[in-house]
Amino acid sequence: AGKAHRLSAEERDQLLPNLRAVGWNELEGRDAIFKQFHFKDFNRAFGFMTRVALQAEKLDHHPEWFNVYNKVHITLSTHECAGLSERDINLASFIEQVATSMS
Ligand SMILES: C[C@H](O)[C@H](O)[C@H]1CNC2=NC(N)=NC(=O)C2=N1
Repeated sequence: AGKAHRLSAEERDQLLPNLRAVGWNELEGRDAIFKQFHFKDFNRAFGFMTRVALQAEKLDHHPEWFNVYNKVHITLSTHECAGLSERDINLASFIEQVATSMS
């Protein structure tokens, strides 16, 4: 994997609408995206987190997240470039696939 770069305005215009459409939003005051997930119970939430964690380790790109019972709040950003990169878009897409398959 090459060095991560912050997405340009053009790349954002191209990549973010799809994620916005499924509930990801840009944070204010920080170049990152955020989404809240709700599952039926803790088992579903933690199963989801387990699958995301294994993929995150494989990609060497990790979420910032917060879990209480059936809720999982996720923030994605790239430390290496101090902002949003393609890695965040890729991880968000994977997270969507897992979430869809769990609900
Ligand atoms: C050393 C290691 O490869 C880096 O710290 C990786 C690990 N996971 C990461 N996760 C995220 N979200 N951003 C990074 O820049 C990042 N860098």
